[in-house]
Amino acid sequence: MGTQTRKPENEPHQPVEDPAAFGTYSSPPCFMHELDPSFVGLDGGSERIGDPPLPAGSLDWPAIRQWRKATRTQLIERRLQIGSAERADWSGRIDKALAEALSSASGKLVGFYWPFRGEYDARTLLTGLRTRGVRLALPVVVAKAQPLQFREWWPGVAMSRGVWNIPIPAVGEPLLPDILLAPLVGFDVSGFRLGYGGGFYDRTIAAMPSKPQTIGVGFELSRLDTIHPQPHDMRMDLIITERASTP
Ligand SMILES: Nc1nc2c(c(=O)[nH]1)N(C=O)[C@@H](CNc1ccc(C(=O)N[C@@H](CCC(=O)O)C(=O)O)cc1)CN2
Ligand SMILES: Nc1ncnc2c1ncn2[C@@H]1O[C@H](COP(=O)(O)OP(=O)(O)OP(=O)(O)O)[C@@H](O)[C@H]1O
Repeated sequence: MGTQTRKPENEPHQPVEDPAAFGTYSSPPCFMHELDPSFVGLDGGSERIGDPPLPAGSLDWPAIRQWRKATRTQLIERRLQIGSAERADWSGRIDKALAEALSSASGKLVGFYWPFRGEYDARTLLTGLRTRGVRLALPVVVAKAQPLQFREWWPGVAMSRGVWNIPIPAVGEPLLPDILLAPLVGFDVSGFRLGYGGGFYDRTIAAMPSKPQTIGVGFELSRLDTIHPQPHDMRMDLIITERASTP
């Protein structure tokens, strides 16, 4: 398939652009405002993510949960350190692979996300696909430990702020996406993903009356040997990174 192989955001951390006006920008937003200054200028370290290692013989859920927490922190830090040139290059490659994956999505509702903490930004690509009849929806956290709801989004729709200050459509009936893009904090070769640990995507997919096509999107630096999958973890149908699209 070509290039395919397979702490809460508080008030001071406002996204740079006016969410309602998205679509009028010619380049992706800068993430510098989200960087903790201590991350800037640190070495790009090539040590393998996945430290601290899971102690052998401690594969019970409490140990795995602790490992996930530490691993998420490392992976998010690493993602925030991506330089702008690399980010642009990698994002372009992901755009291409994602466009291919969505080539038959006309008439479908695609659940995406308003990027934060250095997540891959699918907004430009997806906004462009609207001309081909692709409809878009954004997730809304209605309550902790509950599935996400999705509300339709288009450029100019009235927005408000949800948890972590993430922009959400201000109003809209709950919709069920046919295709669900899930941001990757981490992922493994089997298609399992790590998110922020809220269980929102796992619960959302589990609760949907018919399973959507699930596409995990993110950067290679999020790759792990295994996330130590648990019964509640939902496997992605497809994982897209700048290097690979699996399966
Ligand atoms: N861009 C983007 N939007 C998204 C998500 C995402 O992963 N990326 N989400 C994907 O889910 C939802 C937001 N996820 C959230 C996950 C956790 C918490 C939260 O309050 N976490 C608590 C700790 C929770 C715990 O550990 O029990 C906190 O940070 O204080 C908020 C939102 C919806 N929007
Ligand atoms: N369908 C479900 N029903 C009940 N609890 C669930 C369900 N899915 C996940 N959980 C719980 O939510 C928590 C999610 O932890 P996990 O490490 O899998 O989060 P995550 O995959 O990083 O989060 P997210 O799905 O938001 O990206 C776990 O405690 C898990 O037991």
